[in-house]
Amino acid sequence: MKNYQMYINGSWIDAKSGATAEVLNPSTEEVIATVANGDETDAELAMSAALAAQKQWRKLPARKRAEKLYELVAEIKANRDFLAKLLVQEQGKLLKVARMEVDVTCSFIEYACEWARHIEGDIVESDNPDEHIWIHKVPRGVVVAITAWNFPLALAGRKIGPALVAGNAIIVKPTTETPLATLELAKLADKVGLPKGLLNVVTGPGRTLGDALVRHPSTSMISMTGSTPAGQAIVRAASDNLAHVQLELGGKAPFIVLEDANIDAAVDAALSSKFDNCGQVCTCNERLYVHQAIYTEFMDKLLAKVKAIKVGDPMNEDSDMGPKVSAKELANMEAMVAKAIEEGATLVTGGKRLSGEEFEKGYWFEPTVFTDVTQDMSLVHEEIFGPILPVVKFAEFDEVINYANDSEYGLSAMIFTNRIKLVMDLVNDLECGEIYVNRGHGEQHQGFHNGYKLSGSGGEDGKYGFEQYLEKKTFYVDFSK
Ligand SMILES: NC(=O)C1=CN([C@@H]2O[C@H](COP(=O)(O)OP(=O)(O)OC[C@H]3O[C@@H](n4cnc5c(N)ncnc54)[C@H](OP(=O)(O)O)[C@@H]3O)[C@@H](O)[C@H]2O)C=CC1
Ligand SMILES: O=C(O)[C@@H](O)[C@@H]1OC[C@H](O)[C@H]1O
Repeated sequence: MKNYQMYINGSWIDAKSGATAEVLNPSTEEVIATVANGDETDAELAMSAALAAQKQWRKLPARKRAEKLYELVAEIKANRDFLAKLLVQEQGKLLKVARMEVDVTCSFIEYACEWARHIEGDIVESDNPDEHIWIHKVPRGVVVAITAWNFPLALAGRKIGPALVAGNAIIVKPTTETPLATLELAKLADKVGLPKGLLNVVTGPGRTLGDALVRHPSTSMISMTGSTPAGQAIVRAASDNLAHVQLELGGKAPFIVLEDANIDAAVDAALSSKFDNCGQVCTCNERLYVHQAIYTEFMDKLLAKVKAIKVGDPMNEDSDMGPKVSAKELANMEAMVAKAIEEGATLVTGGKRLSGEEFEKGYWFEPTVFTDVTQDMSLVHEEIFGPILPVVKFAEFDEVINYANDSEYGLSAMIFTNRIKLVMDLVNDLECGEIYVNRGHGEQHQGFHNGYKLSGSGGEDGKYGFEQYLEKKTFYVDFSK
């Protein structure tokens, strides 16, 4: 079993307290590693290192910064299989999905590097003669990145890339559930000679170590991916120093199938957008709305495919779905099923832990579908973040858009229809930041991953995500004398 230390100022060190935490394999419940369980003392060490490193790093031309990150990408690619297998062990995702995650980590960083020659300010005409107004784009300073467990490596790359290309330093705090691949990323950064202190990876509980980083007076920006309650706690904590906060939080994406939809395409998209990564994707199909006119055909086809999902060892290429990430998450699924039944929904498939010799250990849950679900039920409003799908039948377009907007969340939505006028009406009518039309979920780096309402604040990716790692500085230059 491996014992990981924290990576601070280019060195591997234990938590000052000496405390450690165990990392479990969700497929077997075996302890696969221990990590340092850091606290505010370690946060201070990381912050001192990051502040010092950033002063030098910001002086480098952005292109030079990007060249260093391209070297890191090359190392990640050279270790693709090792990193993918580690992700399977710590998070339980399918090996093929883990390989995709490593690839996406690289493309997140490569996309950020493309901005190195596009950091652009403004020269603005002054009202005064012989005067220029210059608006410069400058790095913020030290970025604290806090990540979730569902795509731990990709979420780290999504923040490390833009933060460093823009000239900041960064302290990454992965979740206690899945810190290993992120720690291995630090090893690769060290190997390519990223300046000491520029990237620091600290491990420990969010409510203590994470909170200390968020509250630190030298923290210029916090970029966090995780649950809404944690995001709200971070905003409160960051308010003392008014650090810039970028939040990617919970989702409750409606998947809407209108009567003119391509049914087979909609079935495949509804299936993959629900059960990808065991339903643990922020943009997952969290509630399925099917028009009454096509309901029977659609549901017959969908249920046949759900029942054919092969749950099994995520290392096996023929498995379709792995386990939930933790015992706590597994218990959440059981509680949601019990509540749905109590509220009157009809369980048509799944609904419980898997049984059998290969499932004696691990956090395995059946792909589950409920029908006869009504808009008032808990499954339609609470984030599931797992392999449970509530299905609501509807009759009118206006009705289903009201249902879709009837949510505290507003991250993403999916809709299948060829009525382009209805689609264009969604620009105004649908309260969410990311809409997929006639396809399943899956954002791209040049888009903008942007949560409305309790799904986040600030958004991430693309031009608007990169810009958040830069501050503006305005000069009024009077050259009349
Ligand atoms: N919008 C998006 O792009 C995504 C959203 N999510 C959301 O994340 C959730 C699942 O991930 P999960 O990891 O359980 O989310 P959590 O909110 O539990 O944790 C996310 C991160 O925040 C840290 N954290 C928790 N509380 C605080 C705090 N008060 N101060 C500082 N840091 C804190 C956690 O640390 P630790 O747990 O180590 O203590 C962890 O590193 C789901 O709700 C999902 O919707 C997930 C992925 C993407
Ligand atoms: O955060 C999520 O769950 C998604 O944004 C996910 O994270 C990395 C992948 O590229 C996205 O699908």
